[in-house]
Amino acid sequence: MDAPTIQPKFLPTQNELGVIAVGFSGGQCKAGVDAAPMALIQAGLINQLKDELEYNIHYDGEVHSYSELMPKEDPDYRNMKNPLAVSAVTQTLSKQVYEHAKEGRFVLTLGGDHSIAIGTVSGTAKAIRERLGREMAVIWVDAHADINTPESSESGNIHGMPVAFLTGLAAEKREDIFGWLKDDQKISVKKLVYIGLRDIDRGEKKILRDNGIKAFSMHDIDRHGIGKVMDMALGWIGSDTPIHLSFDVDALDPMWAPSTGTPVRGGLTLREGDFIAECVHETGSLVALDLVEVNPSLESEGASETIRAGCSIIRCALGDTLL
Ligand SMILES: NC(=[NH2+])NCCC[C@H](N)C(=O)O
Ligand SMILES: [Mn+2]
Ligand SMILES: [Mn+2]
Repeated sequence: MDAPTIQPKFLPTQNELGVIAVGFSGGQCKAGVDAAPMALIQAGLINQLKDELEYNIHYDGEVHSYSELMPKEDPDYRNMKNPLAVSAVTQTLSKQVYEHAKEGRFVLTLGGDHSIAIGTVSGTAKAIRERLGREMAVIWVDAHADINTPESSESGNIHGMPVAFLTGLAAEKREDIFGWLKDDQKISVKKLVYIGLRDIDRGEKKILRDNGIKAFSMHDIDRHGIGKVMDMALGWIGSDTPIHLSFDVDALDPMWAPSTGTPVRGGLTLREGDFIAECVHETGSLVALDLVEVNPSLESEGASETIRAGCSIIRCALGDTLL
């Protein structure tokens, strides 16, 4: 296989890749999502990226569980569950991502539940601002919008809230509960695009509408086809903007990715998921990728399929091609 042929627009080199494995599940209530990074790595992911896609990998060889950061007690706060733990983990992760991104590396983060995006997106956003003086865009591929505020959330699970904190729609003064998130780590609602939505809470619908947030639901994909939807999504972002892709595996239909905490029927096919990743790669604007919410302990028969689907999406986003 040849090395990737797309020239990255916003990275100084073509193939330097920082990898961070985040074994964290505190943004939701089901155990097991913390085992995903190891499962993805054991499926051969890192070797594929190194040998087949010829990336120069910067990986500390660890699955971070951040046990040293876990508070003794972590009572609910403003309806959020595990607020201190999620805040501390994402603050540390934000620095880890920033350290890679400021060197001009592409950053791949293996989750973990989707609350970790508070760390990944904030880390890239800050590094891109400093390095390029630009605001970056986020493409959020998910069955869910994850844009609840603590008050609008019905579950209190922070994995349903990361986008609200990252855009400043939710904020908290307490430094130990996301108060550490500063403006240079946030993104604009104008630079956010969703793909694959199909299970949005009532409060979230209002937030999306009131803020004019660009979203392509499964309905839009049915109507226009995934090709046209990708043209529209990337057209909205424009060709001169660095992109962070945050991919929740539950965007895929449970037929392809059953082992996830909040599966929703009527989702993307495996090929549609890969196609999204391929199209984002082709822009040359991708600077970071998260792959989250694989939970190998749910649906034991479906675990290996879900892991394979996750690996496939990552390879496609990093330049694997069919021919
Ligand atoms: N990252 C996810 N899988 N999020 C699911 C969120 C579900 C629901 N909207 C909530 O707020 O709890
Ligand atoms: Mn989801
Ligand atoms: Mn999500």
